[in-house]
Amino acid sequence: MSRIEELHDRARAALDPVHYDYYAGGCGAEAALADNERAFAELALLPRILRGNDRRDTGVALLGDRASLPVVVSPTAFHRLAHPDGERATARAAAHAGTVLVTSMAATVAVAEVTAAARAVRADAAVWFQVSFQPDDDVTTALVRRAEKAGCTALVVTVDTPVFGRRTRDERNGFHDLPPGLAPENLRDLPGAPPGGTLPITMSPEFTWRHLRRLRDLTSLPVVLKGVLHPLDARTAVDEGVDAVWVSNHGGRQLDAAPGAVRALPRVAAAVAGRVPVLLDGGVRSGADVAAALALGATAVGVGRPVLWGLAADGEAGVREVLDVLRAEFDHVLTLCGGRRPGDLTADMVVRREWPPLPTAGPPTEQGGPRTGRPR
Ligand SMILES: Cc1cc2nc3c(=O)[nH]c(=O)nc-3n(C[C@H](O)[C@H](O)[C@H](O)COP(=O)(O)O)c2cc1C
Ligand SMILES: CCCCC(=O)C(=O)O
Repeated sequence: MSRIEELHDRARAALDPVHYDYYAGGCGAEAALADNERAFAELALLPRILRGNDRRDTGVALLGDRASLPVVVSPTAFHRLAHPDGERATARAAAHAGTVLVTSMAATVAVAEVTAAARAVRADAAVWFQVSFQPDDDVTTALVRRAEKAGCTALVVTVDTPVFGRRTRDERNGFHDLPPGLAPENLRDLPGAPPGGTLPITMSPEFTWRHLRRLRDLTSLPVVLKGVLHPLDARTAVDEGVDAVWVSNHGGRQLDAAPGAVRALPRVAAAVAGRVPVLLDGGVRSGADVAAALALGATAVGVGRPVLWGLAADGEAGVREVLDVLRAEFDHVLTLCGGRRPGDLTADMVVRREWPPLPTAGPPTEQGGPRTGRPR
């Protein structure tokens, strides 16, 4: 059992089962959820040899920031369900690891407190803000201004939620509301919110590229579009001036018919053609998964649930452990693959586990199957 699986077990034991299900679950029959990990398990790496790669650097440039490893913390809601320190603990852990935390619009700690927690650890800690368009433009604008004021260095706009996916476990458990004392703190004091209360998060299918353009014009922060699977959307996004494209099926929580995210990566990477960085999340659980995604065209990957498991199991220390494990595993795989830096991992180094097809060209002969090239 990997260390991340151990933390998952400890988190399962520590969490209220309803909250565990909210974190762990997907939509529908959880086919997309399962396919995220399966798609990675189907990949294998062809290492390169004799490359003199004793000196390595796992760091990557991400928009204006630098991450010490090509793994960022994906935006996930409601960290205080996992640990009383909630997003503050996650922020400190990401800052210690020297990587980017994407804090959710649905965080249970306000973005200004999240950035303050991160910067108390490291002055240049990078925190990005995840936002979903809200029907009232003034609400979206207020959220963007809040993120700017808090010192976030990029906006991650999530676009795979025109409606919420049907979360089978949450429906069965009747999980609809945060327990008393917890609230989505970024949604306080917004236009239309009750005094002292929070605005509900609205998902709507009404949004178009026009809303993205409006957001682009509203801010000078880099804009990352999260939840892209179709290569034509990736190309449009780049044409519309986004600063990065984030391949994701939302951790298998939206469209159950969606493929495992890494299956969509090669075509998106081809459509983007290096014009902007590509990120990917969904099912990344090991350093080998990180390496495969990078080889297939991602600049960095995100992890969602593993961070929640670390947080629920052991607070800040648990999240640090998850990121440390991924760093160590990634560096180990990079070494074995002959790489010095993440960019040395290239698409020719990734094959399917069932590759190559067995040599069946031509009919069998009395000497056996087709020639293998083995000296006789
Ligand atoms: C409990 C939970 C909450 C999430 N909340 C958000 C969110 O608020 N905003 C968002 O863009 N994505 C959200 N996501 C999706 C994650 O950003 C990410 O795409 C996904 O978790 C990646 O898959 P992984 O969990 O297999 O790493 C959430 C995912 C989970 C599991
Ligand atoms: C209202 C919170 C949004 C969280 C989310 O995106 C998810 O649970 O997948």
